[in-house]
Amino acid sequence: MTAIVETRALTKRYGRRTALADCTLTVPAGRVVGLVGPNGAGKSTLLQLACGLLTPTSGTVEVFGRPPAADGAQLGRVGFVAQDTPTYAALTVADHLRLGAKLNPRWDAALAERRVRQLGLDPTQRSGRLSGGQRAQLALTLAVAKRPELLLLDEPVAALDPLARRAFLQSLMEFVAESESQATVVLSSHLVSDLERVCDHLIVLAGSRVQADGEIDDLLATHFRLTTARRDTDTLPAGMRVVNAEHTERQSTFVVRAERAVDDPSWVMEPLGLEDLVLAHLTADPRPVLEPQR
Ligand SMILES: Nc1ncnc2c1ncn2[C@@H]1O[C@H](COP(=O)(O)OP(=O)(O)OP(=O)(O)O)[C@@H](O)[C@H]1O
Repeated sequence: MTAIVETRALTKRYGRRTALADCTLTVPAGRVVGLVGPNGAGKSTLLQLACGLLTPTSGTVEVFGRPPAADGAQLGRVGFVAQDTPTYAALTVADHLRLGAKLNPRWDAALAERRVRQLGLDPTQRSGRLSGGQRAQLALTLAVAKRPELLLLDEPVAALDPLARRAFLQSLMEFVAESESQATVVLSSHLVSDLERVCDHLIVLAGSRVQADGEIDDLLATHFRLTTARRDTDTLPAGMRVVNAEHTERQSTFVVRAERAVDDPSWVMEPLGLEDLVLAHLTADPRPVLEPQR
């Protein structure tokens, strides 16, 4: 497995506030990776460290085996769309494409123009006059026309209505499908449903820490909801790692990580959907429940 982004014990602090703590993970080549977590979890911090806009307080981050933004060539391989999908309000759509062509050696003018046509954007319109959804699409167009091998998108669909959201994610998938050597995408969102539609790998961040990290199919195959007569967490069989536990007077419900389901007539063990899996990790003990997969 080729690692496109690799972090080791990556930590970022602002004064006494920890934005990201002890983050060790790998983004494999050619995957669409969802980065999910609540407000303040550290998603933007991780993405900005990966594109070199922030420097770590401690630990390391490498992109294509080198420090991020090491030089112009390295920068050219990475596309980044920040959370507020920044564009230049006074410049027109066409101006943005001209600027993109001037600044990026691998600029794909045909792709940029085709996308603008398909999206129905008026090339003469100033970006300050575009709707939020159109601006997000313009920012994505600029990022993909760079022909990046790694595309980092910070909550790109946060401000979009459901239709614009779907259109945006659709164009993202088209970019991935069209890229010559399959591009790697990391995309953050609060919404698991969006991520489930397009991602094959997931990173769950909460409280500045990685709570879960892996291929979505593997995560789904190894997480279960276990319902039994009330029992203590430490009486569960070895090999089951409890992510989250809830108890009523008579019943206990656990979300566990285990290699396989266990057939025991005294309990019910069922697979989890992705949304429930993520929620279980978000409401878990603040210490990391799972070691990141290496
Ligand atoms: N420039 C900064 N100065 C001080 N604290 C910061 C700064 N940037 C981020 N933080 C803090 O770091 C933590 C992580 O912030 P970050 O923006 O990475 O989270 P996030 O998961 O992207 O959140 P959101 O979903 O709300 O965008 C938060 O507690 C935030 O207040």
